Order: sequence, then C-alpha cells, then structure tokens
Amino acid sequence: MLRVGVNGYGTIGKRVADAVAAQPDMEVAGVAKTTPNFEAEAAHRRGYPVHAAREDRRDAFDDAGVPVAGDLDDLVVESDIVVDCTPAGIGAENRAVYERHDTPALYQGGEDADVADASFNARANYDEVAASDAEHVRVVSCNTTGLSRVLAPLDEQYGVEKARATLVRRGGDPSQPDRGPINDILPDPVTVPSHHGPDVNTVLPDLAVDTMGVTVPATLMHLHSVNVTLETEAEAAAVAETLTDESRVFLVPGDARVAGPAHLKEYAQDAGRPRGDLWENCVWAESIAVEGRDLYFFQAIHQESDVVPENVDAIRAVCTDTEAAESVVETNRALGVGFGESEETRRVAADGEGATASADD
Ligand SMILES: NC(=O)C1=CN([C@@H]2O[C@H](COP(=O)(O)OP(=O)(O)OC[C@H]3O[C@@H](n4cnc5c(N)ncnc54)[C@H](O)[C@@H]3O)[C@@H](O)[C@H]2O)C=CC1
Ligand SMILES: O=C(OP(=O)(O)O)[C@H](O)COP(=O)(O)O
Repeated sequence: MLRVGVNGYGTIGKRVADAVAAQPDMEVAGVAKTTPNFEAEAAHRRGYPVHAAREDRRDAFDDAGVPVAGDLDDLVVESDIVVDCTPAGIGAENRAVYERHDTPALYQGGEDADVADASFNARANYDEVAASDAEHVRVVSCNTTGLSRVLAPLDEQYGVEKARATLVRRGGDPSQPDRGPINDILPDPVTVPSHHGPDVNTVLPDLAVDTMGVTVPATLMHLHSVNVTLETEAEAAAVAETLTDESRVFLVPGDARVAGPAHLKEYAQDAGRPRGDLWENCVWAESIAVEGRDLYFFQAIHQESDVVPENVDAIRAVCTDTEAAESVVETNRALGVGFGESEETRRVAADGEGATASADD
C-alpha cells in the first residue's frame, strides 16, 4: 500500500485525498492544513489524520476541537509521497521540506514548471516521467491538462501542424467569493501567448500550439474554443471517433441538449458524481467541424476535478513500475471516470450527422 500525504486541503487537495482513498493500492497517510475551518472538520470526519501545516497554528486546531495528528514534518515522514496542493507559489517553498526527508512530491499547475524535475499529464508523457528518476513532478494545470488530453491523440492520429486555442477562463471556483471579475470580460493575460501553450510544451515538447486567455464572471468551468490545423485531412466523424476512444474525453451528445457548463454540472450531479465533478474533458460532439485540414471544436473543462485522476496516475508513475495504460484504467475504474459511450455519440461518429458542419457554416 502506498501511503500518500496531502499537503493543502482545499479545492484540489480534498479531491485528491478522496481519489487516493478510492484506489486499491493507496491510502491517505494524512492531510495538512493551515486553518481549522470547515474543510479541516470534514477531513477529520472522513477519517484523514489532520496535521497542522504550520506549528504556530497548532493551538488554533486545539481551540477549534479538530484533533491534530502531528505537524507537516510528521506527515512527510509517514508518507511514501506527498501531493502538494497548497496555493500557487507555496509548493515551491515546500520542496525543501520534502527534500529534507527524501520524500518524493507532486506539485500542482499553479507552480512554475521549474518547481519540479518534470511536468506530467498521463496522456502526454506518463512513460517518460516513469522512466526518468524524477521524484519531484508537477501535474500541469486544469487548462493545460484539458488541452494535452485532446492534442496528444490528434497529433498521434493526424499530426498537428499548429494548434490554436482561446481559453474562456472561469473567474474563480464556486467556493471563492473574493474572486472576479463580477461584471467584465478580461483579456487574461492581455499578452499573447498565455502561459498555457508553453505549458503544454512541458509535456508535449514538439507540439506547435498558441493560446489566448479571457476571464469571465463564471465559476463552473472553463470553456475552450479550439482550432487545430492537422497535417492530414480528416472527416469530422473520424475526429469524433478518435476523441470518443479517449477515456478522459466525454463527447457530449447533441440529443442531451447540453447548452453549457451549468447543464454539464447538472448532468454530473444527476449521475451521482461526488461534488458534481467532471473528470473528463467535455467536447460538444456537434461542435466538431473540419474544413480542409482545419479542425474546430468547443470543450468545457471542470477546473476543480480534471487534474485529480492525473495526480493519481502521477503517484504511480513516480512510485511504482505500473505502466501508463494499467494505471489509467485502474484510476478510472476506482473513481468512475467515463460516462460510457452513448448511442448518439456512436451514431454521430459513424455517420457524421451533427458533426459535419463546415467551419463556414
Ligand atoms: N482550483 C483550481 O481550479 C485548480 C487549481 N490548481 C492548482 O492547485 C493548487 C491548489 O489550488 P486550490 O486547491 O484551488 O487552492 P485552495 O485555495 O482551494 O486550497 C489550498 C489549500 O491549502 C491551504 N494552505 C494555504 N497555505 C498553506 C500552507 N502553507 N501549507 C499547507 N496548506 C496551506 C489552504 O488553507 C487551502 O486549504 C494551486 O497550485 C492551483 O493553481 C490546479 C488546477 C485547478
Ligand atoms: O489554478 C487555477 O486557476 P487560478 O490560478 O485562476 O485559481 C486553474 O488551474 C486554472 O489555471 P490556469 O488557467 O493557469 O490553467
């Protein structure tokens, strides 16, 4: 059993802890948190040993009645690997703690790439990371994960001459009332490219990709408008088939009448998903259009959860000899990733109906 510590128990950390607990080959050694708030109480109720991430906050946990199992050093010592899910920039400060105990660690996409020896996305470079000696590995951000999951198979199947994506970024997570904008549409960043294209190149180094970002007053999901110039011509139906074959891509069928992220979140909740999570890229089947070698589609990315299965796979890549496909299947099975192939999706892929609109339409 791999003992996994989770440092930082917020949006990503709580999901990673639950995902680890669901794996047959892993257990949660404990979680570390700075503040004894409702999330710390929830961690305790779930049976995760709660550690005070900062020694000077320990009394606050005692005062709040949240039992403290130890400090961060204790957690690192008890863990075979730590998944650092602290806010952007804190992970880089924590690397010295993990190194002091010779404990491997994962970091999140808010950190700069140089926080780690390698960046990771299971679909893009699991094998390279597993074959390397990297013990400090960064799982790329939610948006970069979403782009890598579709660009890797498109590059393998058709070749990617150039990918371009405009990312409509959610302003903050639903639990972040202090984020914005409230009533604006912000080029974010205003400079081009946004960091996402270069970030894709940390896991797919040879892929030509440029990205632009816009932040909007929404919290549910990001939405990507993707244009890929392929190296070979392809039918829209064939591209739909290629994406259907990806276990972490959900081809949203037209007859589901999913208008946007609000419907997708409702879809996930109706399916009984924990926290209404959507671990998969959600690609609108009807949006897939090809004009010559130019491919277009829309996808929605659930920022709170798409990196969660990637973290689980990264744990195996760093700590075990498990092969990529085996890990992905195991992670998917334990979490319940995949909505299954719908008849409608199969039909769209087979006869191109709804997926044949040209870019000029
Ligand atoms: N929320 C999102 O949409 C996504 C976030 N990420 C990345 O994941 C990382 C974590 O982000 P979130 O979970 O959204 O942040 P968050 O703010 O929801 O959670 C961070 C947690 O760490 C705790 N914390 C703060 N300082 C700490 C410290 N010194 N030691 C231990 N814990 C500390 C906070 O109390 C909080 O519980 C960031 O690098 C972020 O960029 C990646 C993909 C998506
Ligand atoms: O941490 C995240 O967003 P945030 O920094 O806006 O909270 C998400 O991973 C999205 O990040 P990205 O837009 O840099 O891919």
